[in-house]
Amino acid sequence: MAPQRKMIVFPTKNELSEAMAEYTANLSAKFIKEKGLFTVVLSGGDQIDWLCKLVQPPYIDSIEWSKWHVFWVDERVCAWEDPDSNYKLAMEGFLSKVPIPDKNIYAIDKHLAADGNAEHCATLYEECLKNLVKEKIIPISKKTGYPEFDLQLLGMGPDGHMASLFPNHPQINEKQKWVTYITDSPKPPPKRITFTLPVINSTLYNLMAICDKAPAKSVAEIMKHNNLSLPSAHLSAQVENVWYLDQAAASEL
Ligand SMILES: O=C1O[C@H](COP(=O)(O)O)[C@@H](O)[C@H](O)[C@H]1O
Repeated sequence: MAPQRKMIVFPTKNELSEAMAEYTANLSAKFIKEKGLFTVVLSGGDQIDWLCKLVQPPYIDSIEWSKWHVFWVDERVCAWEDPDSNYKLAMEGFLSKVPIPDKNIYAIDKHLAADGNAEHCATLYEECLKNLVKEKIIPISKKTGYPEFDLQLLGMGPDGHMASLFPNHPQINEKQKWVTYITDSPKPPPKRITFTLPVINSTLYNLMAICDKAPAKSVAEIMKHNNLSLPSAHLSAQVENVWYLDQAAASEL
């Protein structure tokens, strides 16, 4: 049985941000102690701003950054230098400020992304995950049969999308592939790659963080009516599925 969705509402974005850092740091310590490494999946969007507390004391000095392995749940198919790139966003706002070895940062293929070939980028990212399974960096979940990441940090758009799984798009039903692609995303840019739902839900700890008024209606649709036409309503996890909201995001509950 998947764990129940947990929800915590924070008075301010700053408090949410502090809690996100504490949650991440605690899991980092737990997994590094248990198995010597920590696999973390990032999103794009506003989330990187909320991770700012991790690059400040006490976390900047206490986290064993060299043991981190970093992935993206979705990525826009564009050059790394493009302002739309989730990699660029994370590099500038977070990853460049902490000593994670470059080899442990698993970005979309630079050249294929710049060429705009979404299908090929998705295939290559899935191959990268499969190689890391062989290298025993990522285990395959005994329960789900899909790769099992330790922590995934997710965000939700006002339309209820998570990763690059959008309402009324067939990608949400993909069960064979680990990574798929989209070329007509309703939110620009149109070409993206994304983990598929079974991979997202095979993660041990999923933390969905949502701030501001714009997504409040979708938050209410999910929390009050479990409206499954919204991709984020399908989020689950193997151990914990926790939703952090600020007051504005929770205002329609
Ligand atoms: O396009 C995207 O949007 C979602 C949500 O972003 P937000 O700024 O509304 O929080 C994000 O999680 C995803 O990674 C990104 O590619």
